[in-house]
Amino acid sequence: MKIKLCGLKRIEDIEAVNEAKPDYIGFIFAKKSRRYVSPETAERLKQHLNPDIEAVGVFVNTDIDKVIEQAKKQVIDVIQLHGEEDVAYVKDLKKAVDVPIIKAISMTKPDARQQISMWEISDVDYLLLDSGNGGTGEQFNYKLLQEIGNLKKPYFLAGGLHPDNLENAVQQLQNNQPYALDLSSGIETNGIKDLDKIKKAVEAARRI
Ligand SMILES: O=C(O)c1ccccc1NCC(=O)[C@H](O)[C@H](O)COP(=O)(O)O
Repeated sequence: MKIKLCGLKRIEDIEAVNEAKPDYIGFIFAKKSRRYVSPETAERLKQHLNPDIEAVGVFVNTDIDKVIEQAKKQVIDVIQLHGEEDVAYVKDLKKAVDVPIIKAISMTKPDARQQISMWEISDVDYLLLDSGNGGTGEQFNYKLLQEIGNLKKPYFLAGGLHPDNLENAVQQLQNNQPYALDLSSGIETNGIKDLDKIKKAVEAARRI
């Protein structure tokens, strides 16, 4: 199974993923996050990233021109929208840049089912189903996802995943398999990305 490792900040994090070889890594461009990286830092980190690994830029209600700029400069290969961006915003992004777009949906909100139905028929390429605010290490209840069954778009499963619970998480979703697994807190120790956990996570995903 494919895997995305999110919230990389340091050159050591890039060296770790170059060794472990996940499919995607994520740069957080949300200033309120403790994992925030400036566009300049992201550009520098991207230069050291193995080109086989795709860099995802994570944005929360960001001015669309700033998102477009990062994509055009090829600092990022994929856009992840993690705020209250609407369908019109995505349409405008699609017109401006030819990169895949992931839309995050909070599965703990009362309108999660409606959000999935809405984004399933939108211009986004992937959904990312997460527990809440992003990067909090909390897993959500998979009951709704099991009830919905097959989604019309491939999705990233996120929220509270770590190397030792990936297999169990995917087993619970046999009627609706994720396209990729997304981890952040679960590959950290004391808030810093941890090479051993990164390697274990990639190995665990590859066994699924
Ligand atoms: O990671 C953050 O700090 C973050 C902040 C604001 C918006 C999104 C954020 N993360 C997005 C991700 O894709 C995380 O990997 C995902 O939420 C899973 O996080 P975790 O539960 O810690 O594994």
